[in-house]
Amino acid sequence: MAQMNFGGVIENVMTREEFPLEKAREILKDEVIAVLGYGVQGPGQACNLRDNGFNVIVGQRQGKTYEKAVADGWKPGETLFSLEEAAQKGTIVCMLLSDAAQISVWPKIKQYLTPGKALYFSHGFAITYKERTNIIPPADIDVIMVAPKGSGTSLRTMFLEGRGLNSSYAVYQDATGRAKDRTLAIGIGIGSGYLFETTFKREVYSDLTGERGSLMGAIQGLLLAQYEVLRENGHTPSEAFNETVEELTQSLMPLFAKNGMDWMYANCSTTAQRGALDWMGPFHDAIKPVMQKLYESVKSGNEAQISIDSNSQPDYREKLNAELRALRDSEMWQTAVTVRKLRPENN
Ligand SMILES: NC(=O)C1=CN([C@@H]2O[C@H](COP(=O)(O)OP(=O)(O)OC[C@H]3O[C@@H](n4cnc5c(N)ncnc54)[C@H](O)[C@@H]3O)[C@@H](O)[C@H]2O)C=CC1
Ligand SMILES: CC(=O)[C@](C)(O)C(=O)O
Ligand SMILES: [Mg+2]
Ligand SMILES: [Mg+2]
Repeated sequence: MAQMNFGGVIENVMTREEFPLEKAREILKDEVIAVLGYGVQGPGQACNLRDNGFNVIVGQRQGKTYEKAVADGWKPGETLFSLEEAAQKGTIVCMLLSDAAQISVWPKIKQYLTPGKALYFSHGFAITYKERTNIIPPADIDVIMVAPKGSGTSLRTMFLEGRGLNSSYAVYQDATGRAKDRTLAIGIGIGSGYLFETTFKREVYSDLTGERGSLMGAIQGLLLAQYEVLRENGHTPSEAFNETVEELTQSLMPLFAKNGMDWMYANCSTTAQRGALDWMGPFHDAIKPVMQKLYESVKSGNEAQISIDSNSQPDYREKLNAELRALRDSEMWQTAVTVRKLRPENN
């Protein structure tokens, strides 16, 4: 385990150099990894594991995603089964169903979690909020987690590009004495670039905060607020969009992804630097109370309960899709369609 200095704080990190794929294969050579669910994380993790030479099977209910699994080369009766059959065959059972679906299938799945098996999650949700999910694993199995820090879609595309998305990992219950080895081996197997240590609770608190905050919720709120102010002051959609979103994603975000915020600033005009350094404080101060409120809502279990209640409805997918459609149909994101067409690389 490498000790790495993150801005002055020392943390444990497992890298591919320290934990090569061959070691992961050796540790899991007698295991059958059963990936339950073939939504977003399911395909990414299952296909990466298969390409990396592990014994993987998929469990998926009938329907559109089952057909997707078939199209990806999973063979019914050989490597593709019902959820129950896969849970029975697997020695490492991966809960890659939506967090709400995990609750509904748990009563059918838990009987297959016989002594010595491992129950694997990619989110701390089910265990941390166990009073709400009723997912209480038996004491004689390992309960482990590897949580890729990004979409399952990126996990797969970055793997195919020879890169690796980073993941966090945790052991909640070690019944076999092998839990940590199993965790790290599967973490390397799914194509993690490196693995950093966490707990189930810290993972879910940070994950729910991140996706509601800067990664997804706050970013749309921030961008829309600026777009609206520009539009209300007579700027055209193309100008408002370019100055709010396009320049950010195409020019400036890659710069601070590569070398940090100061380097992005340093590559902008001194006029921009002066203004950004003056305005970052007021934005921070305006947003911080909202972030604090969000974290409290995560910590209290309120965010988990909202997600459980809404995503357990039979028509949850249609309802989510309707809200996504409204976002897509908004002026800002319709402007984006035209702007994307105009990118020379798209012509
Ligand atoms: N989407 C992502 O990229 C990420 C997801 N995660 C975590 O990974 C896990 C899986 O998430 P996603 O891939 O987003 O899940 P998802 O929402 O794409 O659903 C996965 C599968 O659940 C099945 N499913 C839904 N309701 C069901 C039901 N009632 N009975 C049986 N099957 C049902 C669907 O057929 C689908 O194949 C979750 O714990 C999530 O928090 C972690 C990191 C990123
Ligand atoms: C992609 C990811 O890690 C998220 C945003 O937390 C999620 O999809 O739940
Ligand atoms: Mg996440
Ligand atoms: Mg998440």
